[in-house]
Amino acid sequence: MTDPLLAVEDLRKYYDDGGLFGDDPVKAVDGVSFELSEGETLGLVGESGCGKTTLGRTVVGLEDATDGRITSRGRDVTNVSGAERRAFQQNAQIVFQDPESSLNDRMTVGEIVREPLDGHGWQSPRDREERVFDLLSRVGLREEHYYRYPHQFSGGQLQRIGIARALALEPDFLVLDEPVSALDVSVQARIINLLEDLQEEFGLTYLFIAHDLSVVRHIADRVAVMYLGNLVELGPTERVFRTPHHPYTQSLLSAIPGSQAADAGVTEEEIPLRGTPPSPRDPPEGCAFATRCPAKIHPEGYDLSEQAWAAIEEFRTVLRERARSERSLVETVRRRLGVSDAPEEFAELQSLLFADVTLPADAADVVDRATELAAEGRDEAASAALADAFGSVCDSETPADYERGDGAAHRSRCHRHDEGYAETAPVLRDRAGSVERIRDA
Ligand SMILES: Nc1ncnc2c1ncn2[C@@H]1O[C@H](COP(=O)(O)OP(=O)(O)OP(=O)(O)O)[C@@H](O)[C@H]1O
Repeated sequence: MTDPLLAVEDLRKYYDDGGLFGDDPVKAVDGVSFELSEGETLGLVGESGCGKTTLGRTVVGLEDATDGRITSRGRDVTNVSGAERRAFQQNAQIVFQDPESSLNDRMTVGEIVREPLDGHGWQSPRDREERVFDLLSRVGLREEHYYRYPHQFSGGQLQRIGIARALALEPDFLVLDEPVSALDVSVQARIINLLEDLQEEFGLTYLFIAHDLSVVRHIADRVAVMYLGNLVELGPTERVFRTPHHPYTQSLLSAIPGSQAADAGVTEEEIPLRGTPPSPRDPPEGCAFATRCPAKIHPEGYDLSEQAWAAIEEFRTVLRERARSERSLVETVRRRLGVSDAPEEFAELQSLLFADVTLPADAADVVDRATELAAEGRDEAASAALADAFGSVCDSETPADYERGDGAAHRSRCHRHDEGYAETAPVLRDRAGSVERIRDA
């Protein structure tokens, strides 16, 4: 078997900016592995801030990796320098989301596209000029555009210029970082078609970053779903869209009207996620998705209703977020639950969350104790009491990468894929509605 065009193993990129909040680095990419075969398109999706851009920049060598390995056709290109770096960067280029700000407005279009050729001393000046004319025509621009300035172009044309520039040095691999998100919908389709034509013509390999799932479904052969610096699911595009396995993917897809994921028996209702992602400076221990997971595994030993579990999880998250952000209780609850009349005391929060919930005595004792501790300002002790009683494998262990379906092509990182637990889809169906009930409380 030939070596893949790109192989990424347990890649990490931490930003250590000696931040205001102590010494914890921002774990923008936190242990990502995947391979890219020649000529394929891998779509990369996930919420804003989950690390997509950082991953893209790191795999083309614009950022140094903190840990892990990147190989290109079997050659180690992690953090290389000098001639090796130049050779790799020539081969791996990036197209940015916002062509308006990524292109230098003081240079003519010809100069912009020629710049990488000049920088690499590509052939003779005359050859470079010819190459630029050729590139402009390949991306659907005309010769006279060579002498114009970026401000004279529309967004779609600017993106064509960005693509021409990225192709100048005849790379094999392009990271396309939300290349159409800043464009009008009508223009998006034309740029996507252009990218597909260029891929076919030059045998290019793409890492296509997008938050628009329908664009990814159209263009990608495989799709990787990213959450808080991790790839939680990766597989052939249609398989992931039709039979998503990870609860995060299931939730993302459930938000698309008419999504076919419902055909796979996931659920027809939208699966809402609680709150916002945790800070990448302080990701949860165990599974990165645990604090928002609608399919989180409950520990054994308590027989509680789904509504009770949802209330307990919400209580834990409020405590955790308040302790870490140093926000007031009122503000934390307001942000999470969107209630205008947020409680000022933990006892009130407890009443709000557990209003319609009956807890058995042993569970109620733990919740009461945690409320008392929190009221005394002992948030960590309160969190620990709740974790001791109600924590599960999701809070304490990082899930393995499980193969799904036939062969290794589709994988997902969730403890529920372990034989001992119920799979995600039926659990999500059973729990549908329990998050909303808390919000409406
Ligand atoms: N140079 C930097 N220094 C410190 N933190 C950074 C830096 N660049 C990115 N980050 C942080 O790393 C995390 C991941 O950011 P990144 O831009 O990679 O996410 P993203 O998924 O591409 O988001 P978006 O869709 O909004 O572009 C964020 O918390 C971001 O604030």
